[in-house]
Amino acid sequence: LPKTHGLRVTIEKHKARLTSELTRARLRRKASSMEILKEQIDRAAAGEEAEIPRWVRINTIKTTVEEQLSTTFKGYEHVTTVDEVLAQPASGKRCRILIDPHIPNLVGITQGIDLSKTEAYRSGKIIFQDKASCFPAYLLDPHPEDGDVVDGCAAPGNKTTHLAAICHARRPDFEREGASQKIFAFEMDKRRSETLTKMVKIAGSQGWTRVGFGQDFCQVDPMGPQFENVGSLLLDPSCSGSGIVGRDSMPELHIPESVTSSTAGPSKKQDKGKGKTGNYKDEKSKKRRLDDKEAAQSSVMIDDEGNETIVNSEKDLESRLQALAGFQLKIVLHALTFPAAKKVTYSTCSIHSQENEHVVMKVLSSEIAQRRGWRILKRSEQVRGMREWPVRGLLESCGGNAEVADACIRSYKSDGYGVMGFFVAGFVRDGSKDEAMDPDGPYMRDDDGRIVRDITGMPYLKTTGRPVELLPRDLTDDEEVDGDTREDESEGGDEDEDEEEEESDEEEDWGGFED
Ligand SMILES: C[S@@+](CC[C@H](N)C(=O)[O-])C[C@H]1O[C@@H](n2cnc3c(N)ncnc32)[C@H](O)[C@@H]1O
Repeated sequence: LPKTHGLRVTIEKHKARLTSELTRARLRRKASSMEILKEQIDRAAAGEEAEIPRWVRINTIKTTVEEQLSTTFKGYEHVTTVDEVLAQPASGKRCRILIDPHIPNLVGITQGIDLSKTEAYRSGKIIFQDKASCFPAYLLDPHPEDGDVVDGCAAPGNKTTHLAAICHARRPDFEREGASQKIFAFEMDKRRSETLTKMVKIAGSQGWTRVGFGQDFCQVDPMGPQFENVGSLLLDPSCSGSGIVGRDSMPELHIPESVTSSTAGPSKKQDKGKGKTGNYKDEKSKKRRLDDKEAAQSSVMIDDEGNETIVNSEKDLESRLQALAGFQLKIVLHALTFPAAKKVTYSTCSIHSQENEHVVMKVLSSEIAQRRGWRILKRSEQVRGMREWPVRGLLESCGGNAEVADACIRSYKSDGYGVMGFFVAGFVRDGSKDEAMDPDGPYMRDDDGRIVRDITGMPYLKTTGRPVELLPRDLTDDEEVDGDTREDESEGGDEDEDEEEEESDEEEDWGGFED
């Protein structure tokens, strides 16, 4: 600030007082130096985020762990525990990196390092994704022989691109023309579909990912010929977002109490007789308690998409959770109807049983699960990293069923494992019950056995109670899917050249997406 600036003049005027207050604050907090005081304040301001490393998934479509360790993370100190990553490196010390023991191709690094300007991030070689958010694709574990994969609720695309990387790593050396494994990624919201499309492209997986742009997964006809090979589905529907880190962390502000206010006090109650200096504090803490109570009674619930809902009471919260659970159940049940499906994962970033174990129990007891032989993917059958993950489902919330509770995978923001609050469970079936499938087929029929149709002739699906929707062109015509993006790129010139140009523009513009 220039010397004559009002703020500077005022600060200079009170410099001695401010300096002595700062020293007192440091001593009160038992910080032996200014450096340590600063660290304490930064940590408190970071809130629960300080308990979580910066998780980075290495996108093996474009790079390898080895390449990233010798470039982007060159010189980082290798550690083996989350606590070691979280410990603040003393000034001048190196940043730390942990190669995750559960999820392949995932690393955790010291918080506060800005990787968003690195070439690796801008070109999609590394993707910021919380460790827990990597559980579903890893648990689904799609192999080429499992057929095509569906991501029913895909934007912004962290799990879609993770699935794409797993499929890419496992693709056979010699593939029959047109027989390669595809990923169908549906996203109902058009704006978020744009983000998804961009992320698929930057991750380099557009060749085998079809984006169902703006498309409601529940309206997709599982009997459609393009889905006959869909063997596994990942469902990560909208949820309360109660496990998201940083949702309720608010930096604490300490405003020094002024001497005059604490002696005179603005409280009318004080004037009415109590009069002692200490009472203002009492009043303040009473008021704070009341404010807290009111805040608890009327809080804003921000879901995983950032939508706000006012929750005035426990009853409000319960009805909101029940509404979400109803929609989540519908999405999973729809996935179970895909004719060739053998594996499904269901996940939320919520910590509420209503959206988690309760949904799992309802899925297991549903008519479709019973009829088609769907069951829980037991812990002993899970991929190693998920089998070994120590935090499991709640027994009580699974009605005392220990096998299901142990099969469910959970995490909590403050459980010491350095991840967000999350839930995932898997469902599998062996297919032997397929013959017992509904002999009347998937469409609703009237009393005379005729298929019920809308005025355009589209049959009503039993699973959704609504007519089948026509698929947008990008899902019905392979050429068109790629064509959609290429069309823009090839406008007015040499296609290849333009494509390359567009690609690099895209990389430059890439701001990236966080989980
Ligand atoms: C939790 S987010 C998904 C996050 C995503 N799996 C990822 O890892 O990046 C849920 C998404 O599902 C979308 N969605 C909700 N209901 C849907 C439906 N019936 N069909 C398709 N998308 C849906 C929402 O718009 C939202 O973008």
